[in-house]
Amino acid sequence: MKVIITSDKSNGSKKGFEIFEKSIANGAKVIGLATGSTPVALYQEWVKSDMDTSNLTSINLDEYVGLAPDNDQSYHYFMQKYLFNEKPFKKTYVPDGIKAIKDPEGASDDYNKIIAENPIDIQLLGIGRNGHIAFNEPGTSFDSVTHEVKLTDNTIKANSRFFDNIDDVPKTAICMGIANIMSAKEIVVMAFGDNKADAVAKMVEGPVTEDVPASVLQQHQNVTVIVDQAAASKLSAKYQK
Ligand SMILES: O=P(O)(O)OC[C@H]1O[C@](O)(CO)[C@@H](O)[C@@H]1O
Repeated sequence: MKVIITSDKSNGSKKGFEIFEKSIANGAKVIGLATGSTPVALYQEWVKSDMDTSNLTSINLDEYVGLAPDNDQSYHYFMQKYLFNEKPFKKTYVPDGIKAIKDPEGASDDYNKIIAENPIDIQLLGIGRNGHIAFNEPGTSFDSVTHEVKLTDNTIKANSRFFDNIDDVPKTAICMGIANIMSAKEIVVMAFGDNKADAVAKMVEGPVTEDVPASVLQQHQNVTVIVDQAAASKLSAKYQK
């Protein structure tokens, strides 16, 4: 794992975007994208850039079950708002949260097929405070592919900041599995702030265990971790400047 420590989130997001720019200049065509608060500044860099996205395909990590694309809390809507409205891609994929109400297995199978047909060249990730990646919570099998997940109380609580009321947060989501994420040729993980410091240390230096989903990334050949000083604060001395 390559670890880049930046002074703050803004510089980290610029660095993250540079990696995407380089990878796309080198031929990456299928881009794995993430939601949450972490990638927003990177998407702002992307929107400011003059990059032509019209020949790119995107594949997002997850979607809440029950939220339609025009629901402003859905991840479809998030992606439109922060990136796709300004930078239209050739094709964009986000799991189908409406089909998943009645047929979560069908919605998951559809998505696995999409990923198989469009192998991901470079994947963007955030990390949860408990080491989750996408909605893959501790205990998720490293062999998992796209599946329905029951959100933990902690994740519902953490994500309730985006909703008017905690009761509005969906209880389940359709989420790419760990094996899908690991199939990407290149992975960029970003984490900012001291509330991510424990998870970052476990991801980078802890044992590889399903109890910390992000620790699996130690087994990937091409991962760059971008953190600010606060998120890097629990890494050992060899990572500190
Ligand atoms: O970027 P945030 O908002 O800190 O969220 C961290 C992680 O939690 C999730 O939003 C899921 O709860 C992930 O998609 C994200 O990577």
